[in-house]
Amino acid sequence: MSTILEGISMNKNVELGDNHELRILKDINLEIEEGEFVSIMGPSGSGKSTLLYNMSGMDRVSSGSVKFRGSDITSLSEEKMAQLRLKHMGFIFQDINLLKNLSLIDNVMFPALISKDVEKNKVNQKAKKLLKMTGIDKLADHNITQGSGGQLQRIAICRALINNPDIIFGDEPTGALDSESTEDIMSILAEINRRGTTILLVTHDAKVAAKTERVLYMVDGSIVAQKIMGKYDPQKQDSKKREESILNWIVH
Ligand SMILES: Nc1ncnc2c1ncn2[C@@H]1O[C@H](COP(=O)(O)OP(=O)(O)OP(=O)(O)O)[C@@H](O)[C@H]1O
Repeated sequence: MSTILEGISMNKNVELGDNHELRILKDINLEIEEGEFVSIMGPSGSGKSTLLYNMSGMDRVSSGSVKFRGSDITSLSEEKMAQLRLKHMGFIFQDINLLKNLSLIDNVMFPALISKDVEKNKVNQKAKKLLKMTGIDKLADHNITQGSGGQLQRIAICRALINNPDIIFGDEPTGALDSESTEDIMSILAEINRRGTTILLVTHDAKVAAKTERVLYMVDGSIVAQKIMGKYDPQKQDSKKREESILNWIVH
C-alpha cells in the first residue's frame, strides 16, 4: 500500500494574548494509506478537528509538514491549495452548509462548475448518478427546506464526490443525525470506501468508528493510541461487537 497523506511532526499553536500560547497539536506524526477508512476519536477539545483541518490543508500547521502523495503541501499558495482541495479532496461536515438559493442537484454540481472547461451536461449526469447511488434522486429539483437532515447529508456526500476526490474528510458527518440516518450515511461511506476512496473522519460515536478500519485516539493534542480493526464487512462481522471493543479499548 502507498501513503496518500502524511503529517510529519505537526504542531499547531495559537496565540491567546498575554504572551500565552495554546498548543493544540503536539508533534503529531500520522500516515494515511491509499484506500484506508480511518476515524479519529477523543474527548472534546483534544484537537480532532484541528488535526483534520491541518491534514487537509484547510488550515496550516505552525511547524512540521503535510505531504499529499509525497509532495509537501505545507507551503503551497492559497490558490494552489484551493485547486488541490477542489481536485483531490472532498469534505463533509456536521453543519451541512448547502446553498439556499440552489436546488439540491445544483448544490451537488456546484464544486464541479467552479472548475473551468467542464461540460455542464456531463456534470449533470454525474450528479444524477450520485443522487441515485445515495438513494435521493427524486429530490434533485427540491430545495434545502424540503429535505430531512439525513437526506441533506446525502446531498453533501454527493457534493463531496462530484469531482472524484481521492480522499474524503468528514468532521462529525453524522453528528446531527438520528441513529437510523447515521447507519445509512455510514453504509454509503463504506461503499464509497470499497470503491477506492480514502476516508478520514472525526467522530464521538463508537458506532461510527466501528465501521472504520483504524481508530486513532487523541488526548490533549496528541495521538495516544490507535486500534486496528480491519475493514468492516457487514456480511461477516457484527458491528455491535466492534463498537463494544472500541468502547472497552477507550476505557482501558
Ligand atoms: N483558532 C483557535 N483559537 C483558539 N483556540 C482554538 C482555536 N482552534 C481550536 N482551539 C482550541 O483548541 C482545542 C482543540 O480544538 P478542536 O476543535 O480541534 O477539538 P476537538 O477535539 O475537535 O473538539 P470537539 O470534539 O469539541 O469538536 C480546543 O480547546 C479549542 O477551543
